Amino acid sequence: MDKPRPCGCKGRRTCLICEADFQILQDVYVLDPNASTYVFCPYCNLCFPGWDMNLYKKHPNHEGQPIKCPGVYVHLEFLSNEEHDDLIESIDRIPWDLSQSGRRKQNYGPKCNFRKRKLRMGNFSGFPFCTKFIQDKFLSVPIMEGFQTIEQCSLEYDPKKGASIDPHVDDCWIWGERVVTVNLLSDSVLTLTFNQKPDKYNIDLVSTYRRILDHNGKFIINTDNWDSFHVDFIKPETVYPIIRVPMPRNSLIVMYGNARYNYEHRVLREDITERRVCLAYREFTPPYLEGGEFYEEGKPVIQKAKHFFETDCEYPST
Ligand SMILES: O=C(O)CCC(=O)C(=O)O
Ligand SMILES: [Fe+2]
Repeated sequence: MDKPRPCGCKGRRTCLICEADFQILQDVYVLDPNASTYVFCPYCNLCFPGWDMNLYKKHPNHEGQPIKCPGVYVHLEFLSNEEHDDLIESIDRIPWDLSQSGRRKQNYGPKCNFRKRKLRMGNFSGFPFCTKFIQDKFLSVPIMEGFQTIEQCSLEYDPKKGASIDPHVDDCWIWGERVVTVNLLSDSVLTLTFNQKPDKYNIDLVSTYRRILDHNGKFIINTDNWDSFHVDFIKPETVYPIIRVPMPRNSLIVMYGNARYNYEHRVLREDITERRVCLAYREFTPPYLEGGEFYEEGKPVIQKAKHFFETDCEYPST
């Protein structure tokens, strides 16, 4: 195993600190220069040609021919400014752990070995009470129906460290169809590029699951009408468009279906211009939920995940 550098980065992941201290270059995942780029508009759920996330603010006066990108949901102003400010203050009273690529994190969830597909409780004991109201607010968002948070992770992106996150698909063995973030402090962008590696991320398991949402984000967990939508429509000669998903402060983003499984997502260094914090939420895949093959393993985690604990750090950690 690679040893982390003092900044927290390991292997090919870097930040501005280790790039300067160890004279290494950022290993940039180059975006295909032949791919056209589109910006998702949360008002019309269509993507219009362009790069700048603020293009969505032109709504309804968009320019150019739009395309669809099923599987993206952006709920603007999910939090009020007051909720936002209280939340940030409480989160910053909890110590942050170093992470990679210039990020820091506060992680709450079971220990998962994605390679061995092994789940352990570890020291998971629920979530900080100051974040409970967010999970309560999920209940009023139709696309979040039945969502039981199993992992919650606060992520901090600091522009002084050149923070970013490399292209990836969130693991598909344990993390369910909806990948959710709540965005704080500053606007940013999620950049989606077509996933050319269908053998990674445990994506092979996806076609064995019941779908949770249909292509329009409608909750359908109680039927087993899974229509396969991935892998077989990857054509090597095709240049798939790059989709830029705006993540304004206070918004809730849900990725599912096509965007969740057919695309990798990343946050580019250039898209972090001010301190940004997001809260990432994950649910279990169907086999770990009630009625699933591994429910006996999932059940104690689901029970722990219903608990919220008081955090009593007196001093802000930043
Ligand atoms: O910062 C974000 O919005 C994305 C985070 C992410 O992709 C992840 O934690 O898996
Ligand atoms: Fe992710």
